[in-house]
Amino acid sequence: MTAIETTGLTKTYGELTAVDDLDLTIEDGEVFGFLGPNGAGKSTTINMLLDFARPTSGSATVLGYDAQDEADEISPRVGVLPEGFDIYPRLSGRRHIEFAIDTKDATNDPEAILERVGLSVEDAARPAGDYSKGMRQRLATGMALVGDPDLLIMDEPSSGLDPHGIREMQDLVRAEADRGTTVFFSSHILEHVEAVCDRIGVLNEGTLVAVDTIEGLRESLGDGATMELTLADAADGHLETARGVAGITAVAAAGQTLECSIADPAAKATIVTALDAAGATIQDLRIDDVSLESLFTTLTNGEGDAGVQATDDTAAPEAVATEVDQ
Ligand SMILES: Nc1ncnc2c1ncn2[C@@H]1O[C@H](COP(=O)(O)OP(=O)(O)OP(=O)(O)O)[C@@H](O)[C@H]1O
Repeated sequence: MTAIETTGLTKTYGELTAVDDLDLTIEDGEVFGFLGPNGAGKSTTINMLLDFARPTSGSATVLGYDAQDEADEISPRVGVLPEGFDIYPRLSGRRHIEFAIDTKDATNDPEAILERVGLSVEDAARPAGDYSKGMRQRLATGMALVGDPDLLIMDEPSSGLDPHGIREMQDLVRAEADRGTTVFFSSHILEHVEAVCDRIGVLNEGTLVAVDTIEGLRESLGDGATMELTLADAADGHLETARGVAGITAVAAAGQTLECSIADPAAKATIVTALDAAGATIQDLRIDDVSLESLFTTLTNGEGDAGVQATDDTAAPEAVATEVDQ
């Protein structure tokens, strides 16, 4: 079964096309990264999947149910971590989890959920209004996990988390995936997507510009890693050997240096073995992988720059779950 399938999904706001003719298929059990710069249409897409916003045209199914006509079947099976989640300041963290358990008619143990998201018993007893941004994010994640959803939709899940919290979040996503949960992970922070996702889709100005694995994207852009090998003797004597290695697309020799463009990651080891067998002595080697940032910038015509961040931003909350536009 496909976890999410959209067909020609489109949403316009007046003159603006927020999501344009989106065809996307996400298989059961995948961790799918939905990547795009600010304003690309990620939240709008999520809102349509959850029936918080109605498409202008096109359709979507979630867990096999029509996102508009069968939304009541979808909501108990989906856990949502909205961007800019609103807490109830006077309620304790634990009460939030209990509230989610009651609302979903679930049977989870609140302690177990709190432990999974790294909130201690003491913290869980405090009013959530006193929580740091990262703690609120953990709490929101805990609420999303209530009911052991088949699909977890996370909108900018690492927002507000410190590097340690981000690693924990990534571990949590992997643990959910190991349980068989499909994870739809929306982010404009590239490193976070790369670290956990099986495949990514890149959205730019409402249009899906690429869907692939990160490796696949690197290859399809024809711009894989480069490898620079420093040899003990003149490099041009080893040009032919290097050119004969499968997965190497171009080789240049300058002095003692061979510079190879690598399309297949396996070629990195093969060329070392091949040169060694041909009698070359390798003194040094350097590999430069194409950064995901440069891929993202290529795919989004440079607009990715605004969203390329090594750290989280503090964009104004958009309260996906509370936005109603039908
Ligand atoms: N309710 C609305 N009314 C009018 N325009 C909207 C509405 N919701 C979203 N938009 C516009 O649609 C476009 C896509 O917005 P969306 O929030 O889906 O982007 P996003 O990719 O989630 O961005 P971010 O990473 O900043 O959260 C933006 O230009 C936004 O201003």
